[in-house]
Amino acid sequence: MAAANVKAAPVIGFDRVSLAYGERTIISDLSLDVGRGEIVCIIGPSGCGKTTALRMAGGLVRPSAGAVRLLGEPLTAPRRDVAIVFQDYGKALLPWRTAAANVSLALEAAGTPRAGRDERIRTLLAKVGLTGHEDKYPTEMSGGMQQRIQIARCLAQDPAVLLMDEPFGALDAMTRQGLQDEMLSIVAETGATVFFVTHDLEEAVYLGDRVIGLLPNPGRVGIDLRVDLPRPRNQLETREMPEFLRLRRQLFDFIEKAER
Ligand SMILES: Nc1ncnc2c1ncn2[C@@H]1O[C@H](COP(=O)(O)OP(=O)(O)OP(=O)(O)O)[C@@H](O)[C@H]1O
Repeated sequence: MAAANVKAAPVIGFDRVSLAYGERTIISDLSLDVGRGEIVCIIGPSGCGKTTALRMAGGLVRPSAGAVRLLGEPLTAPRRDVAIVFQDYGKALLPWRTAAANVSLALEAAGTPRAGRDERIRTLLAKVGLTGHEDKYPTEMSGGMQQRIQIARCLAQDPAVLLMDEPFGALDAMTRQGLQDEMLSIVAETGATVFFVTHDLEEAVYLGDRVIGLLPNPGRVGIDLRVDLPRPRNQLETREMPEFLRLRRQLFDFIEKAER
């Protein structure tokens, strides 16, 4: 189904994209399409350009050559229907604002009338499992809870696209798995298209409809794997499936060669 969607309407399209900083080419001739509702995970060795590609999909960095398109239109600046979740939730949240007030930021920016905000904030915080924590400050909450606030704030934008840059990288294994599952159920509910950068190859297979591996110097597509694992996924059962193990092995082999 995902492959058919890609042909019908790419939500994110990289068309022969290159990016240079000064003399140095960071990304070269990168072409890839992400279809509506797809979860595409991006892996690759450190410095291969994963975050740069994500920033280009967010309209934060312009390519030196080629085009990045969103729903067919060239991306020239950040858009409200594209939300970015960063790894560093500590920096992303305002410490002097409560959880509710941090989520409110996105509603204020969108011009949501004050009257409807409280109800909407409550709904968004409930969606990420933070009911009862509305009035807490980020420093009073665990890393996992702070990351949930950031996700709720992104959802307040009603994004068609979620760009996630190692969002669970700083969390412990149990918290990470919990948030992976919450993210999957939110995405299933909203139908958002997801571009997810991670270092964790198992996370990529667990979450993705596709996993794209970038090669370094300069960054370009080295592998594009379809993940045909049933949904909803399950932390124990999915990770024990022969297909999961086969894909994981293929990605480990890819990274080993890419790093040589
Ligand atoms: N603003 C910039 N100016 C110059 N070089 C940059 C800039 N941003 C990124 N780079 C370089 O581009 C390359 C790709 O960086 P990027 O952060 O996209 O890689 P990455 O694959 O996300 O790395 P990691 O896995 O370590 O997070 C790196 O060599 C980085 O030093």
